[in-house]
Amino acid sequence: MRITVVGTGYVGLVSGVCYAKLGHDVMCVDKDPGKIRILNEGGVPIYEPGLRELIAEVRQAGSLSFGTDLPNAVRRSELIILAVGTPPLPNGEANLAYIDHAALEVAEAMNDRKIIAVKSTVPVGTNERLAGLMRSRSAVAFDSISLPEFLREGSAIHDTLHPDRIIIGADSEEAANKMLELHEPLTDRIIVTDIRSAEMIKYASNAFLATKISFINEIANICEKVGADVSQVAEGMGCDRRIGPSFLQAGIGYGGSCFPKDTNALIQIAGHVNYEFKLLRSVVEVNQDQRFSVIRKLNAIFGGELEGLNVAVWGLAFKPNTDDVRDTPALEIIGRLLDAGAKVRAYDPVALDNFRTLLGREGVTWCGDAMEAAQGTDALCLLTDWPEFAGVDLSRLQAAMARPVLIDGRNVFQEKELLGTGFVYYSVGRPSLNKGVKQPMPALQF
Ligand SMILES: NC(=O)c1ccc[n+]([C@@H]2O[C@H](COP(=O)([O-])OP(=O)(O)OC[C@H]3O[C@@H](n4cnc5c(N)ncnc54)[C@H](O)[C@@H]3O)[C@@H](O)[C@H]2O)c1
Ligand SMILES: O=c1ccn([C@@H]2O[C@H](COP(=O)(O)OP(=O)(O)O[C@H]3O[C@H](CO)[C@@H](O)[C@H](O)[C@H]3O)[C@@H](O)[C@H]2O)c(=O)[nH]1
Repeated sequence: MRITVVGTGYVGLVSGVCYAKLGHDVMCVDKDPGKIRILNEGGVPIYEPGLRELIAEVRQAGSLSFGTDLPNAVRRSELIILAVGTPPLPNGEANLAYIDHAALEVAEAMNDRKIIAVKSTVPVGTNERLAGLMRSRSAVAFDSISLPEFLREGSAIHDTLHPDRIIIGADSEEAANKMLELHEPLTDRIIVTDIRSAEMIKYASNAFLATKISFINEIANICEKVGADVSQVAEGMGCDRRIGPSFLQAGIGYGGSCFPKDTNALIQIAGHVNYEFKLLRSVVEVNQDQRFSVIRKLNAIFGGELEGLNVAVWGLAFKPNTDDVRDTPALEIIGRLLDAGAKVRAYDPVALDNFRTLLGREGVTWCGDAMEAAQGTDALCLLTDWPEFAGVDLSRLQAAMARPVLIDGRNVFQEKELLGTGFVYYSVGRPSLNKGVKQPMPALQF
């Protein structure tokens, strides 16, 4: 099939490359010439494990190209996939300006019947509205498909080539059948729905996963007070097949380009039909508060006085295996530390440059490795569960720090590793591991 993918962000790039891998003739277009130049020079504008190699492999076969010429790409394709961003507006609603613009550009370029599939996450009713918009610009017939995307950053290729399910929202049987044929090599779990239900499946899935995370984080907070261990609780809960083990990892809450934006957008979608989504509002509120559990623990240890404290931060990306820093908890946590007068030494294996640009303020020493960041610090906050942190030599770390205070925001370390060390160690929802000071540490001398 000849396919054009509009937008070369995570979704557009990964899905375009994967369709090419399946033997289709794919053109990925982006309005950003800088991204296209990087791709045409053999680079990749995002960090995603395995993506560079897969692009090189499918480009050798000649079935994948990159460009900025959207009209030409549209004219040669039977299927146009819209995968542009739908970032949040200040009020939490999805900003649909990019997808509206892209749809109009596609409409103006259409020369014969096309299938227009929307992979971007869009509020219920958007596909219908876009179709109306396109019809106002073009007399050429087309079929609308809602094709929500469920890949996760960091495992995007695996998720795309081995999806749990494919959802096809369609109002034309012929177009639905073509989409079924396209995705059959990937899975036999393909569900065809009406367009509005497909749009809702995407938001409901993300909102439910976010709910699981906020739920386990609240359980963790209670565990800290009643002396239970949230890791054991999550394991015990997860064995029940009705609950399932995934997304029960307590920590400093969810971040990223999807959960924060999509939970807020769904609250707005509900609000527009006079429905107050109380549960989801609480999920968002719990998540916001959970980020600051790190600061609360530092305050408890240092008697509420963070001014002048040297704090190491390990991990800036919102999750491991990505350089994406959109809505990463590290942003607000480091912001709070700087506001309180602390000095920060930060390290992340791949997200450091993106984070430095995002933060845009002074007061942080950017470090080239984890031990360099820890050097001479009074406390270390682990914010992203990169695998390299779990393998660190704890005695070397203790020797590098001025005071061995470790706040493990992702429960990376195990009890047995900490036993017998001098660390004051606080994790999330595991009070038996929160050993060390009962009283605040003595005030710092400068
Ligand atoms: N990032 C994820 O993990 C993920 C997963 C599932 C779904 N989604 C959804 O998919 C959509 C895309 O997300 P993303 O993270 O890939 O986006 P992104 O912001 O990383 O990339 C979007 C790209 O679209 C390009 N673009 C915008 N308007 C264009 C136009 N008119 N013509 C050509 N290119 C244009 C931009 O230049 C940019 O490169 C969003 O709706 C998001 O919610 C994202
Ligand atoms: O048990 C868990 C699982 C995740 N997280 C956090 O949740 C956030 C999101 O993680 P994850 O879902 O793995 O990453 P994303 O790439 O944001 O993927 C989500 O968002 C995408 C965009 O909509 C969807 O396509 C995916 O299905 C959905 O998992 C991260 O900050 C994680 O640290 C936890 O705190 N505890």
